[in-house]
Amino acid sequence: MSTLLVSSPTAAPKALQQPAWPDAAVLERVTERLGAGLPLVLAAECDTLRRRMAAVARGDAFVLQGGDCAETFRDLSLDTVSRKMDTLFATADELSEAMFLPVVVVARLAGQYAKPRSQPVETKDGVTLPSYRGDAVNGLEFTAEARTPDPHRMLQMYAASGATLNVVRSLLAEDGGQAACRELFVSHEALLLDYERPLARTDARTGETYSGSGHLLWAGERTRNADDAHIEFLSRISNPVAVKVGPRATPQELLALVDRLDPGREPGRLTFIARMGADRVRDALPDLVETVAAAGAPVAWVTDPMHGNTVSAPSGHKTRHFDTVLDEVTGFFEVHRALGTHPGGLHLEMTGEEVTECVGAGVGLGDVPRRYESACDPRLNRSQTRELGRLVAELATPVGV
Ligand SMILES: O=C[C@H](O)[C@H](O)COP(=O)(O)O
Ligand SMILES: C=C(OP(=O)(O)O)C(=O)O
Ligand SMILES: [Mn+2]
Repeated sequence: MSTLLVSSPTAAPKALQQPAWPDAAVLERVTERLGAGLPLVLAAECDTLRRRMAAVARGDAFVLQGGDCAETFRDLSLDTVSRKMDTLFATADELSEAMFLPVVVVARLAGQYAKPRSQPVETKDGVTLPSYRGDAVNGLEFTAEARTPDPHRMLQMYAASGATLNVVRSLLAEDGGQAACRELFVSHEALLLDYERPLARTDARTGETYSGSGHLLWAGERTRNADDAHIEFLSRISNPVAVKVGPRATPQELLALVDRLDPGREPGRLTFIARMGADRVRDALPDLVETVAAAGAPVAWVTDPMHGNTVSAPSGHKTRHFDTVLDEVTGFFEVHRALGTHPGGLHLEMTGEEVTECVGAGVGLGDVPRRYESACDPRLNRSQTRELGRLVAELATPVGV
């Protein structure tokens, strides 16, 4: 008889950042319905993205990944989706022209409805309630009713994601009728395991398991432990996957992730999204990139210059400064240039709307409360995204051109 239950190979791995659903029977009915639903994306599309990401990993392409921090049911409309797509495509075109490389466009869209939080509860005027964890879990409004996790919201997320993809596919087909055929893939953080697990399906062509919830899924900085449930879930699907990497990550942790997620060392399977902070990227990133390269792991490296650079505005809103965001991207390019590795992409929290959530490039600190619509982190608006695209294009233009 073993008393070492903690290290038992059958023990369920730890799942961090999961909601405390109040009713197990309701949860079960919802997950059954999700399991019986159609997949939102096809395995063959995920394979196509894996090939595109393989080109990124080899240095033959660049990826632009972007969208809301948290999609919301309230803000979902034909206009918001189409303006987000327009902004991403216009930015991608500019980057592509400057870099002489194809740019793969991967939106944070059609599934970005669950959020990890620093604190499990929020207190206002002496009242403490569960933190908002994304529209897939609870409501943003600060009332006990809204903040109580409700599994039915996962069905709403599934419906909203399916409807979003329907519009995306129609817009692409319409655009393709007049211009060059566009490709757009969708991605989100695979955080909410009660949503992700039922939507993972066996592909009849290959017998492999794929997530049917999005083309590319990533594990966040808070849930990336190689032995925990989120990485275990990603290890079981054949989609291209990514992991966010913050400044406290160690080379050993990244090697463990490579072993777990890309044991076959296949370019296109695994992407690391570095979100170091502008003040850390130049000292924290080189060791990680070098160690991974020395181990022969063909990962793609992408910069997320948003999540390490969040500060408080005088109004109390979370904000980010455009110049700091640009500084982190610049540092990311410097590090890769010095090591002779490929700066493979840019991951942004952005929107096609002219919100005033991030400061700089036309938005003053005092403007922040004027049009702050994000349910979680501050996004670059359309103009700021285009401006950043122009500046990164300059930065990325090959020397001598
Ligand atoms: O992307 C989201 C945020 O960075 C994450 O949810 C943490 O935010 P918080 O510190 O406000 O909880
Ligand atoms: C929570 C997020 O990022 P990270 O895991 O890098 O903090 C996010 O991308 O919204
Ligand atoms: Mn965010």
